[in-house]
Amino acid sequence: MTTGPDSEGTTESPDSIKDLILEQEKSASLIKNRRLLEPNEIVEEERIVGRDEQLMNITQHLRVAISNERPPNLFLYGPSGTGKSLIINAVCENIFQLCASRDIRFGVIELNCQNVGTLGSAVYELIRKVANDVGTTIDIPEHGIPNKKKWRELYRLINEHYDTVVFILDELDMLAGRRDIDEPAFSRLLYQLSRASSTDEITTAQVSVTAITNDTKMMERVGSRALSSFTPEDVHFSDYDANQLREILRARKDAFYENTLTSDVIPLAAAFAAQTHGDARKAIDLMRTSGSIAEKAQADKVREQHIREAQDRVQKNRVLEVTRGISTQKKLCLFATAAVARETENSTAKSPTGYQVYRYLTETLGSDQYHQETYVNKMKELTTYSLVEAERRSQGPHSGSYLQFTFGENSQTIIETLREDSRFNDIHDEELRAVVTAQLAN
Ligand SMILES: Nc1ncnc2c1ncn2[C@@H]1O[C@H](COP(=O)(O)OP(=O)(O)OP(=O)(O)O)[C@@H](O)[C@H]1O
Repeated sequence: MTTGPDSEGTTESPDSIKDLILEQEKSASLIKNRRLLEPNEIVEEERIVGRDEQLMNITQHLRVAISNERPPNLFLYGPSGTGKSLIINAVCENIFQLCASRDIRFGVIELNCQNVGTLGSAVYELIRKVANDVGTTIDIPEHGIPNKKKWRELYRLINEHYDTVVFILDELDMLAGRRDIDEPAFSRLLYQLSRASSTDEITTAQVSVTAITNDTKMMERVGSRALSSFTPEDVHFSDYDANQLREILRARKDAFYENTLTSDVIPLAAAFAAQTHGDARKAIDLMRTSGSIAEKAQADKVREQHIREAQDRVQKNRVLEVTRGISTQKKLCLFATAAVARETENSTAKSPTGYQVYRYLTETLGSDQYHQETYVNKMKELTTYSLVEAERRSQGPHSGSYLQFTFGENSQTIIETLREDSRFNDIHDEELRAVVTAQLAN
């Protein structure tokens, strides 16, 4: 950037970075309260919509803490962005305030297990969070000591500082731990914590554990001893429909200045988000992105076109995030399957057709070519990113079965994103479409 006026003395382009910042501030006239559009914001009660049943259920279970009794363990499950963290945190915050008014020392310790590698690290993280919450120091080192000592330190801290403590273990299924140990680390963590909760020989403080996951089958992988001490109350969070998402967005309308949203903006964002998994985070994300797009374009209002642009950008980002880290073979499988889904009415692809297109791609690009079974396995692995879902279908009594892949994101967007990898340059779209159409006609 050049500083100082240009030779003509015009003021068209900003003279300095400071000017640029001030100019941008002036054009940022649409979003008033960015906090309300943050993806993980714990919003005020009045803005929580459509989760009455879960709210009622969780309060019912946890409220005994205000009478200084131990609350039961909870298991909250359901897809991403359906309010699990929001609701448990909102309830705990209120219980915390009521306990404080009754001189009950109530603690809430939340751990997201996504980036925690082993059981030892998870326990140490919990110690760190407790120490931070109560404002004390930790007496043991992080590394080079057995887990037993870490547990002892955790129990010491909670016994000293709490009457009741709720451990919220978010994305618990992600804590897999070391591969050479049969029982997954999350199961061992659950065992230890819930054992502490069920016997006062270990802890004098009352311990309650809330496990949160998107994986409905997580409990099947919990070992038998953990299962018998954890015994949680289940609370299910289902997808939001477009109406609920609309209400959630309306309750945050004041994130924008008055009269800066055209009437079609919220319904469209809600409809887009409902199309995939009914994810409130996604709906909110769309509002924030469209607001930024409109501000950048110096528009006086956020309009339908901005939401559409935001949807495109959000989708691309999400696909990019997933596809950036996957192997070339997986990219080929995904590309082939998306190319089939793009040509079908319901955006689905059958595994035998996908495999034929995969063969065409590998032949054209001179890449290694695997058997259909490997193609199917790679596609199944891709379902964990929730870009695509797989369902086994039967072709009739004598013809065996196949997998049907359904895309959560637009298949054209997936292809465009994969094409950013220059290895796909030799695939010509017209020829690809012709190959797919021929396969579909078979
Ligand atoms: N019922 C609701 N009312 C208002 N806002 C909501 C509601 N449900 C979710 N949100 C908002 O959506 C975002 C995601 O919610 P939350 O983090 O609770 O989802 P989650 O189910 O825990 O998702 P994940 O499994 O991905 O962690 C947050 O910004 C939250 O404020």
